[in-house]
Amino acid sequence: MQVVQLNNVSLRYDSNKVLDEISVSVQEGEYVVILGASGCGKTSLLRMIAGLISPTSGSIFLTGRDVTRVAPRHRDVALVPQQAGVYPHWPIGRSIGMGVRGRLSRPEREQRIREAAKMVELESLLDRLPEQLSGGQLRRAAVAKAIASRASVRLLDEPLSAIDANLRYQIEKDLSRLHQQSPGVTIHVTHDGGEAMRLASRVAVIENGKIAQFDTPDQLRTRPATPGVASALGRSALITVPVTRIDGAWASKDGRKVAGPDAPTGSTSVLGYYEEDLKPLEAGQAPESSDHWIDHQRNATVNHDRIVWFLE
Ligand SMILES: Nc1ncnc2c1ncn2[C@@H]1O[C@H](COP(=O)(O)OP(=O)(O)OP(=O)(O)O)[C@@H](O)[C@H]1O
Repeated sequence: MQVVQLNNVSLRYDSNKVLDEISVSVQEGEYVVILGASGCGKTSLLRMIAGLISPTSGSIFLTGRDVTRVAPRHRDVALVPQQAGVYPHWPIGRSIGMGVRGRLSRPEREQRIREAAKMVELESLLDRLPEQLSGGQLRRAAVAKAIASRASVRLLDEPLSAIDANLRYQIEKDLSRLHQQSPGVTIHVTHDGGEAMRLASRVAVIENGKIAQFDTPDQLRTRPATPGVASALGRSALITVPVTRIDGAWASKDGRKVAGPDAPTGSTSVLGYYEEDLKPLEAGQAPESSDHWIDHQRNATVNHDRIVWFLE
């Protein structure tokens, strides 16, 4: 079942076009990560799904219902915002309770809060004020609020930023587990490629206002659609070389030839490789070879099987 569907959604802030005709469909059970550089429109996309802002054009469907003009409280969504997500002057148990929807008796409501808090291991801290919690615990409380809502669309805006590495891995595991235990979908925004690849069933990479690729982590790793996608995955720096197809090989501007995928003569393409795959050029090593490409600028070589081809 399609839980979230965006049809040709565009967003402008005055004359600034941030998102351009985005179409995405998220199926029941999927953990989708939206990956992109700072300022590319990730938060705006989540806020449109939550109903906090309206698209300039296009439509949004949640579980088959057109909600483009429906108020946030009438959508089956829970948003964990980038900042806070809990109220500064309330014990966190009360904030988590604000996520609970529907008419429940007081004991039922408290039970829902306790269950959500237990899932993120905050059960014993429900009476504490936010200022009495660590950054990681605060994030967990905000996630508990989304869990307590039982919304079928959970929207997490950079839930792991500003958390130290050890705790990040722990919370990543928690997020995966919580997702598996809850029906619906999770949509998680980040600019950290590693985080995206570890958590997602599919990753949507935003580039220049469009979805450059929406694919499984495995497909992204082995067949990134553009150099921008390959860079966003966050391995070491991606080095690119424009090439043209001539006489059954690819030639760089300085006339060096390299074997690669077949294409008609005259086609242009880009080959790319990660800095981490470079090996120092050894003295006396053959200048050109069918199994490696030489990067003269860096005095290093890269094996052909490490080269990623971006065919146009
Ligand atoms: N209310 C607003 N009015 C005008 N411009 C805005 C508004 N909100 C966001 N923008 C602009 O829209 C663009 C996208 O912002 P958004 O917060 O969606 O990006 P992001 O990908 O989530 O960024 P980050 O990773 O830095 O949080 C940015 O250029 C931002 O400056």
